[in-house]
Amino acid sequence: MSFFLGSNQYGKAGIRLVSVQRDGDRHLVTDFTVATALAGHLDDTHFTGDNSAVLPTDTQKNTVYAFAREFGVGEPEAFALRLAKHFVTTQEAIYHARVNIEQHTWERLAPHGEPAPHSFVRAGTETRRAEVIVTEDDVAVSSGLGDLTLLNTTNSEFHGFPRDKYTTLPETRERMLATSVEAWWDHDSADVDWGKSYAEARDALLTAFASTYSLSLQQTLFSMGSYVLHQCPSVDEIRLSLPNKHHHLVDLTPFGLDNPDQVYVAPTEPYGLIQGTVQRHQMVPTVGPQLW
Ligand SMILES: O=c1[nH]c(=O)c2[nH]c(=O)[nH]c2[nH]1
Repeated sequence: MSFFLGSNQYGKAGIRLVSVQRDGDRHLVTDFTVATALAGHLDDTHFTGDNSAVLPTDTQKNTVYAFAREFGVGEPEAFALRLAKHFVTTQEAIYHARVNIEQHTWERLAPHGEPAPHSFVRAGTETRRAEVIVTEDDVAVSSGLGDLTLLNTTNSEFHGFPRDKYTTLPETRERMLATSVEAWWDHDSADVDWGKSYAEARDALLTAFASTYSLSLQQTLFSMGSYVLHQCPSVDEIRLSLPNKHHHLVDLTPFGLDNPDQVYVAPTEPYGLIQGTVQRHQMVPTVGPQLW
């Protein structure tokens, strides 16, 4: 019996790259977790162990560190583009390179109100993300973020849903709405001011979340995605994954107390998971990272 090799890729994941730009006394920190994944004419290594086309994952990792020194890191999209192009153009067997970067944010400390030249605090769990796919004749760039945790303490309702014999959820005209945003958006060009575009997209997500009077998290999702497309002309499609981080009012009547939307329990599980795509044009095929 013989079997067939399906799609495959290989690379190094979890490449931790911390780069310090020393501008005199004032330092800048860039903190990336990089993953590379190459695909191409790689049948032989799978069938016979002939590694003549297999650029070692160790070399891929070394290239990340060497490029950080030779060219600087800069914006994650630009660094990923440089790496992915390098692998496709220098390795004859490789015709598809994917580089994924997750950026961890360090904020400058400001003791006594004065920005510290070389002291930083890790800014929570939110991360900026970028993924680039380079083939012999195409380039695709996606940007994203994860663990952006948001909360509206009002302006959220949920009612009008179907009820069956298993439904216990009361209709509500007043609830908290909290989520932790994971999003990927695809650009229609690789010639973009990445820092500006990222700041605009993130700001659009925050603005839409804060200013949407929500009748469902689904409605909030569409509003957030639409506002990113409205504000960011280079973005063609955005995919959002929004866990509904429930906040339930605690019943304080056993203690003779009322609870006028003041005291909540916030269970972490189970949680609703609302996911959706917002597109500038219907049915644009996506090549970028998927959330589900
Ligand atoms: O915004 C919501 N969407 C739902 O689909 C849903 N389902 C649920 O139980 N609560 C909520 N809230």
